[in-house]
Amino acid sequence: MNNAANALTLEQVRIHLAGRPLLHVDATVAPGDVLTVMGPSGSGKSTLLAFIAGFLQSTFTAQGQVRLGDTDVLRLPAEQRGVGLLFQDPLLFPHLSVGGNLRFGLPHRSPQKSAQVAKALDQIGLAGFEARDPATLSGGQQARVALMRLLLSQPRAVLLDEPFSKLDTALRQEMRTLVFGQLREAGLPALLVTHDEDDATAAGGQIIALG
Ligand SMILES: Nc1ncnc2c1ncn2[C@@H]1O[C@H](COP(=O)(O)OP(=O)(O)OP(=O)(O)O)[C@@H](O)[C@H]1O
Repeated sequence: MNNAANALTLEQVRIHLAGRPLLHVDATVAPGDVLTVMGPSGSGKSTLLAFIAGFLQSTFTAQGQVRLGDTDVLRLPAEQRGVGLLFQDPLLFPHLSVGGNLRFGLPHRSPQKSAQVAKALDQIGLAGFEARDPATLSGGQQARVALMRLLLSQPRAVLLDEPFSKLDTALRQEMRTLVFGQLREAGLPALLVTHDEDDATAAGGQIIALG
């Protein structure tokens, strides 16, 4: 586990939509653990992630605390929160190569970018893919590049919004193992939004239900 690892704490988080209560969450996610958030469509799962990451729309009002270790996350602008996001679409930049997408994740001053990119590609079984156009990769390969781009950006916590829902069954199992293994290894606390109970089982952590 990485020494800088910290727990993610959601303390009495309450979100209202147009004056009506939408959700209430009180939970702590230890470094390397995944908290799975389930619940019917419209119960506020994506809204909770938006609140933590810093892009909640003004139609919502929120109360409560979000902390990463001792840091009060809500006081920080979104770009300083150190919260990484992974969605069901890989959202790779189409104008950049695979290597360019991975370099985008690296902090500006990071030394030996090429070596880090090569190592990251090797870790996801895509050694030699650096110059490839992301559009020529399969869905599963793109998902792996998106994961590594996220991890190279050295987030302090990770939010996953149905990250496996577009993958077929075999690939889904492979990605679960890769994603949860990498998060555990990096000692990052994570929230996983999913409708799939097998995702929750593979995540292996606490489960909360909204709605
Ligand atoms: N920008 C917005 N303005 C007003 N209402 C919104 C906005 N975005 C979402 N909502 C509403 O907020 C509620 C929560 O939406 P949210 O997307 O968080 O649910 P969800 O649990 O993630 O749903 P799903 O499983 O379908 O993705 C819903 O009633 C939705 O219609």
